[in-house]
Amino acid sequence: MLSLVKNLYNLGTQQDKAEMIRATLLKAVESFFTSAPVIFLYLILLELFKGSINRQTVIYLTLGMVSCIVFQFIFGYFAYGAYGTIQSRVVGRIHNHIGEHLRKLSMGFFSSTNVGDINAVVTTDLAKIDYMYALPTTIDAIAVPSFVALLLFFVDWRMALATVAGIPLAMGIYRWSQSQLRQLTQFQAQSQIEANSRTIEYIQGMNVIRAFDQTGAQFSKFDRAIQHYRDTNINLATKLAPAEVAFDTTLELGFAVILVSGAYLLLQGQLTTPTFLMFLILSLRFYKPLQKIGDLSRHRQLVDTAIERISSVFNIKPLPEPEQSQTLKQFDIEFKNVSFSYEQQPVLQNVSFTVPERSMTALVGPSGAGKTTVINLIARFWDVDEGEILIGGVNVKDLKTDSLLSYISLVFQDVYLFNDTILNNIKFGNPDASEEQVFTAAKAARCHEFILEKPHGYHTIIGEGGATLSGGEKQRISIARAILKDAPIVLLDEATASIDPENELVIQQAIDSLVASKTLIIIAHKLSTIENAEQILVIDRGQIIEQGKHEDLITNNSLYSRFWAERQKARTWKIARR
Ligand SMILES: Nc1ncnc2c1ncn2[C@@H]1O[C@H](COP(=O)(O)OP(=O)(O)OP(=O)(O)O)[C@@H](O)[C@H]1O
Repeated sequence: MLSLVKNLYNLGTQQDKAEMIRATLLKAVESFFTSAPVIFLYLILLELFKGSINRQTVIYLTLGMVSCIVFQFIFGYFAYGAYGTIQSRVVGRIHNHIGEHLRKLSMGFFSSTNVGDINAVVTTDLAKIDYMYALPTTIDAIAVPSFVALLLFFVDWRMALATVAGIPLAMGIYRWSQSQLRQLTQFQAQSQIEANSRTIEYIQGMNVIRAFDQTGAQFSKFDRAIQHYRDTNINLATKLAPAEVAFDTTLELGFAVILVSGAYLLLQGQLTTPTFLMFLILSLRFYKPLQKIGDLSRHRQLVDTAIERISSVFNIKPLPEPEQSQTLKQFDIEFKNVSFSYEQQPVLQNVSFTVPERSMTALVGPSGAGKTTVINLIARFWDVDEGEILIGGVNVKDLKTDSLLSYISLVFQDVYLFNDTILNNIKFGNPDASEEQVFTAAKAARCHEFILEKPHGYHTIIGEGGATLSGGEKQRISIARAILKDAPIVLLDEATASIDPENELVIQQAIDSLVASKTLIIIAHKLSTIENAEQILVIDRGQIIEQGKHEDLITNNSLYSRFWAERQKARTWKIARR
C-alpha cells in the first residue's frame, strides 16, 4: 500500500510532490474530523447512562459533532481539490511527454508495435494513474483506524486489544493474496490491450472487411479477444474473491471477539455498559477503512503494471539528437554510400547521388525497389546503417528532428487528413497562417473551387483520415498544406490513384506551384512529372542503376525505357476506354 503512494509520489515534479504533501496533510486532518464525532458519541452515552444529561450538555455535544462535520467538509474540499489538480497535472504531463517521446522515435517502432499497444498506454494505462482514489483512500485506511485505535486504547486497553486481535491473521491472508495478484493483473492488462488492438483493427479495416466479405472471420478475431478479456477479468475476480472475502471476514471476526470479551468483562463488573456500547459502535469505524486495503492492493497492482508499461515506452531510445542544431543555409541533398535495412531485410545498398538545390529529381523504379525508403531516410524517420545523408553539407544526424523537419515538406501518397475542418487541415502546414494565406495556398494547389462546393466550404469537417474526400482531393489538400509550409525541400510521393489525365493535369499544376524554386525529390508515377525532372534516378533492388535526364535515358534499351513504354501503354489504354 505504501509502495503505491511512493510510486505515485515519484511520478511528480518537486512542485507536485510539495502539493501531494499538502493535500495529504489536509486529508489527514479531514480523517481526524471524520473520526472525532465518536468522542461526542461516547460522551453522550456516558451522560445518558449516568442519567445526568441535560439540555445544555446536548447542545454542546451536538455543536461539537456538527463542528467536526463542518471541518471534515472544509478540509475534505481542499484536499480533494488539491488531489484533482495533482492528478490533472501529473497525468497531463506524462501524456505530453509520451506524445513528445513518440515523435522522436524511429518509425521502426511504429512498424513493429501494435496500434492498440500504444493506444492502451496513452489511454487505459494513464487512466490508472489515479491520485483522486489512491491517495485519499490510503490516508483513510491508515489515519482513521490509527486514530480510532488510539482512542480505544485510551478508553480501555483490554477491549482495544480485542478489537485489533484479528489484524495479524487478516494481514497474513492479505500477503498470501498479493503473491497471486501480480500475475493475474498482468494477464488481465495484457488481454485488455489485445482487446483494444483488435477493436481498433476491426473498426479501421471495416471497408476492407466488407469488401472481401470477411465480416465473420474478422468479427470472430475481435470477439475472441473480447472474450479472452472477459475471461481474464472473471479469472481475476474468482481467484481473488476467496482471499478478499477471507481478509474482510477475518477483520470482522474482531467484532465477535469484542462481543465475547466485552460481555465477559461486563459480567465481571470490569466494564461499563456505555464503554461496551462504544466499542461495538467504534469497531465498525475501525474495520471499514481497513477493508479498503484489499481494494488498494488490487489498485496498486494495476498502477504498477501501468507504470511499468508507460516506462517501457520511455525506455525505447529515441533517435540520438545533437545538443545544438545547425542552421542550414543551402538545401542541396547528398547520399554518400548509404546502406539501410529494415530490421534484417537489406533495402538500400551503397546508394550515392546528389540533388542540386532548387532542382527536381524523380525517383522511378519497380514496386518495392526502395524509393519511399530514400525519402523516409532524408526526413530521418529511420537512421541509415552505413554512409551519410547531407543537406547543404550538414549530416541530417547533426540536426535536431524539429529543425530538420522544418526544412522539409512531405507529401505522402497515402494522405492522412485529420477529423477537423478543411481549413485546419491545410493550416497544419503552418498553424500561424491567416485565412487569406490558406486560401492562396488552396488556390495554388487547385483545391479552392472544390472546397467552396462543400457544404460549409473551408469549415467543412472532413472525417477521420479525410474519409469524405476523393483520393485526388486529399492529395491536393496535402499539397496545399505543403505550399503553406513553404519549406525549401519538398519530398513528394505522387498518388497513383488519381492518375487519369484530367486529374493528372490539375495535380501537376498543384505540384508546379508547390515546387517553384524548391529542392524537390519526387517518387514519380506520371509521365509529365518524370519528363520535366532535371534528374531521374532509376532504382532497382535498392541500387541506383540508371541516372540522367529523360532524353538520355530513353535512348538505351534500359529499365527506364521499358518503364516508360509501360507507362505510355497504360495511359493509352485509359484514354482508349473513355
Ligand atoms: N516499415 C517497414 N518495415 C519493414 N520492411 C519495409 C518497411 N517499409 C518498406 N519495407 C520493405 O522495404 C522494401 C522497399 O520498400 P519501399 O517502400 O521503399 O519501396 P518503393 O520502391 O517505394 O515501393 P512502391 O513503389 O511499391 O511504393 C520493400 O521490400 C518493402 O517491403
